[in-house]
Amino acid sequence: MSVPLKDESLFRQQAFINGKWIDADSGRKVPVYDPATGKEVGMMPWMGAAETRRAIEAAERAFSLWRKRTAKERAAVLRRWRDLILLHQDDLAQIMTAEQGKPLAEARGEIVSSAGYIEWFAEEAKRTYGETIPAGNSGQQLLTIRQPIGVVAAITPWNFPIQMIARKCAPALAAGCAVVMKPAPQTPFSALALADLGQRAGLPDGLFNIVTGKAGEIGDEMTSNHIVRKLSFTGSTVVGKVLMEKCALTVKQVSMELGGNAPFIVFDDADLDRAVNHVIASKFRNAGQTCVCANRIMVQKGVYDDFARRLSERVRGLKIGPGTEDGVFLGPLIDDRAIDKVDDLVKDALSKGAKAPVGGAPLKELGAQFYAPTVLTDVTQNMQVFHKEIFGPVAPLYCFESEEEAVSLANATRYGLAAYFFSQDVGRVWRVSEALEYGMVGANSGTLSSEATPFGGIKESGIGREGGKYGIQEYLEIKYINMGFDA
Ligand SMILES: NC(=O)c1ccc[n+]([C@@H]2O[C@H](COP(=O)([O-])OP(=O)(O)OC[C@H]3O[C@@H](n4cnc5c(N)ncnc54)[C@H](O)[C@@H]3O)[C@@H](O)[C@H]2O)c1
Ligand SMILES: O=C[C@H](O)CS(=O)(=O)O
Repeated sequence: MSVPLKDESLFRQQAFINGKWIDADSGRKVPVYDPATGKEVGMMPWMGAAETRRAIEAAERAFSLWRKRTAKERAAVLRRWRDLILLHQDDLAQIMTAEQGKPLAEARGEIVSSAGYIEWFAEEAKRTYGETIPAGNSGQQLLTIRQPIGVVAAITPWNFPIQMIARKCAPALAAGCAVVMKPAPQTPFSALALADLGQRAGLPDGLFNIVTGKAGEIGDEMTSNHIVRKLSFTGSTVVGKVLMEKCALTVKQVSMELGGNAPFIVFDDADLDRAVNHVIASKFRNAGQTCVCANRIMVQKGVYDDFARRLSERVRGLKIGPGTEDGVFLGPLIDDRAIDKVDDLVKDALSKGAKAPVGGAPLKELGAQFYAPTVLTDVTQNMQVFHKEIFGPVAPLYCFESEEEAVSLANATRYGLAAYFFSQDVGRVWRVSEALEYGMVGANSGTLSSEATPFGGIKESGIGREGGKYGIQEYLEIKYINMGFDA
C-alpha cells in the first residue's frame, strides 16, 4: 500500500455492503491513481447491478429497525462517528490527498468540515418537529408528523471525497433513513474509510452501504429499484439531468447539487485588497475544482488595470506541487481529461484576443496533471470560457462599466449556484444581492460553505438544499393526521 497511515486498517480495497467488506461478484478490480504522481494508490471493486440490488435490500432491512430508534439514539451514534473522524483526521487526509491530489492542509480542512456536518445533523435529528393545526370542526384534532423517507441512494463526485458524502448521508441517517451510496471512481478510498469509521461508531449493518464500480449500471439500479425512495446526487448538470429523468419512472424524490458558473463582480468602490484575497480563496481552492469557484471575474472599468495587476502579482506567488509537499497551495488536476479541458478553454480565449499575464499552460515539468495558476485579461463573452465551468486554476477577467451591465452579464447563464460581488456601497449591496439569480450570494465574501447554512442552487444548478435547518427536510416526509373523536 502506497499511503503512509498510522492505522493501516482504514485503507479498504473492498466495497461495504450489509456490514461486510466484499469484492465484486466477478472478482474484477480496477486501479485508482495518484493524480500528482500517476502511481497506483490501490484497487477498487468493479461492481454492478447485482451488488447494488443486494445493498438496497440490506438497506431496506436496516431501515425498518433504524427508523424505530429514537432521535437521541441515532444522534449518539452519529456523534461517535464524528469523534472517530476527527481522531483519524491525519490518516483520512493522507488517503484523500493520495487519490484526489489536494494539499494535505485542504484535505484536513475538508475532514473537519465533514465532521461538522455530522455533528450538526446529530443535533438536527432531535428537532424534526411536527405541528398541530386548529380544526375547523369540533371532534377533530389535526396534526402533522415528520417521518424518514426510507432507503436513500446517494451518488457523489471526486472533488470533495468526504464532505459530499457527509453532507448527504448525515442528514439522511439522522432523519432515520438508510443509505446506499456510490463514490466517484477517482476517489473510492476516502468513502470506504468513512464507512469503516461508521461501522466502528456503531452504524448497524446495512444502514450505510458503499458500492463501487460501473456508474451507469449502479445508477440504473438505484434509479429503477422501487425500494429506493430518494436519490441525492452531487455532480455535473449533464449527469444530474439523466438521473432525474430515470427517477421519474418510480416517482423518486431527488436532491440535485449540480454545476456552477459563478460570477465574481468587483465594483470600483470595492476594497481591492479584500477582493483579491477572496478571489484567491474562491478561485484557487482545490486547484479551482469546486462547484462554487469564481468562474467569471468581472471588474469595473475604473479599477480594472489596478485589480489585474494586484491579482497577477498574488497568483505568481502561489506554490504548485504534490499535495503532500509543505507549503503547496495548488495540487494537480484530477486527470488528464481535466488538463485538456482547461487548456482548450485557455487556448480558445487566447486565440480570440485574451492575454495571459500569468500562467496559461500545463506545467509538464511537474508532472502530467499540473496546470499553471493562470490570469486571463481582456476576456469577452464570445470566448468559451464565459459559458463553461472551468474546473481549473484559471481566473478570466472581464471588464464592465455600469451596475446594470454587471448584473446582466452575471445572470447570462443557465447555472445559478453561487455568485459573489464586492462593493462598499450599502444600497448597491442590497440591490445586487437581490438581483443576482443564484441560490447563494457572497457580498464582500468569497466563501459560502458551512454546515449551518443552506447550500444549493437554482436553475440548472440544482434542486434542494444541503446543510442548515433545511438539510434534514430533504430526507423527511410530512404526514398529515386527521384525528376524529366524540366531542
Ligand atoms: N453543487 C454542488 O454541491 C457540487 C459539489 C461538487 C461538485 N459539483 C459538480 O460536480 C462536477 C464535477 O464532479 P464529477 O466530474 O465527478 O461529476 P460527474 O457528474 O461526472 O460525476 C459525479 C458522480 O456521478 C457518477 N456518474 C456519472 N455518470 C453516471 C450515471 N450515468 N449514472 C450514475 N452515476 C453516474 C460519477 O461516477 C460520480 O460518482 C462539476 O460539475 C461540479 O460543479 C457540484
Ligand atoms: O464543489 C462543491 C463544494 O460543495 C464546494 S464547498 O466546499 O461546499 O464550498
